[in-house]
Amino acid sequence: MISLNNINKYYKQGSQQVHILHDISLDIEQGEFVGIMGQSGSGKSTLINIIGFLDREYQGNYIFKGEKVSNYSNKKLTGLRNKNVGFVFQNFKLIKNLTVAENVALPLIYAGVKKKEITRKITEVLEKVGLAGYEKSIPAQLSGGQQQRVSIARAIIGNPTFLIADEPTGALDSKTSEEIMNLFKELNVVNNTTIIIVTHDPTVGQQMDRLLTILDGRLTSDTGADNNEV
Ligand SMILES: Nc1ncnc2c1ncn2[C@@H]1O[C@H](COP(=O)(O)OP(=O)(O)OP(=O)(O)O)[C@@H](O)[C@H]1O
Repeated sequence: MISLNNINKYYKQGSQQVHILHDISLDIEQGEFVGIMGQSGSGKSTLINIIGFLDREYQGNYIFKGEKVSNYSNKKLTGLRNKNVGFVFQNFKLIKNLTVAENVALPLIYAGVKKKEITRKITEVLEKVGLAGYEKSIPAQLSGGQQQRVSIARAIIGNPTFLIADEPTGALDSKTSEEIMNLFKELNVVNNTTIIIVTHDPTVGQQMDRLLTILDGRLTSDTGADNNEV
């Protein structure tokens, strides 16, 4: 489904070009549960920005569902992202003065979905993340774990093809992290949602079916499902 072929990424720092990602090639299939680990500055965010159609300034080929997307315009890439990717962040990124229902509804409002359908979907996804009945709460009334559940509900409400979660347990205690990981596992197993999680936490990493390790912008190991070392 996701196929990266010899991806190289450079950033300009002053007058210098810095080589950040080196020849990254990898495939992720529908339904996979993949972790990405690596030290700070190794290139994880840079890589997921490319996978999640946020960045188009790179060299190499990105084939998504059989279509070459590496030469897409900004506009086409935005359309592709809105339709296919759900994002979950370490600090939840909820809008403080909106209710849970309003936060969760945002992607559908942007997509122009009808109000009745939005209300139905809100109930459905809040149930899925274990927050049925919390429609009218505001984020500040919720615990960190509950806020992360709201952000997961917002990420899945548009039925994305895959989820990208960047350090989703980074702001949570270990018990709450475990609960959030269980929710991701359930979404993966029950709904066959493809999930890509960036993490520093080995406890999270070891729960993934497949684990990619990045070191200095290079993919140094790819273990799990078929236990292939790169
Ligand atoms: N916009 C940018 N301009 C210039 N250099 C950048 C930019 N973004 C990231 N970098 C550099 O690219 C390298 C990789 O950064 P990246 O954020 O991808 O690492 P990371 O593995 O996600 O780190 P962390 O775990 O700390 O989030 C770093 O050396 C960083 O300084």
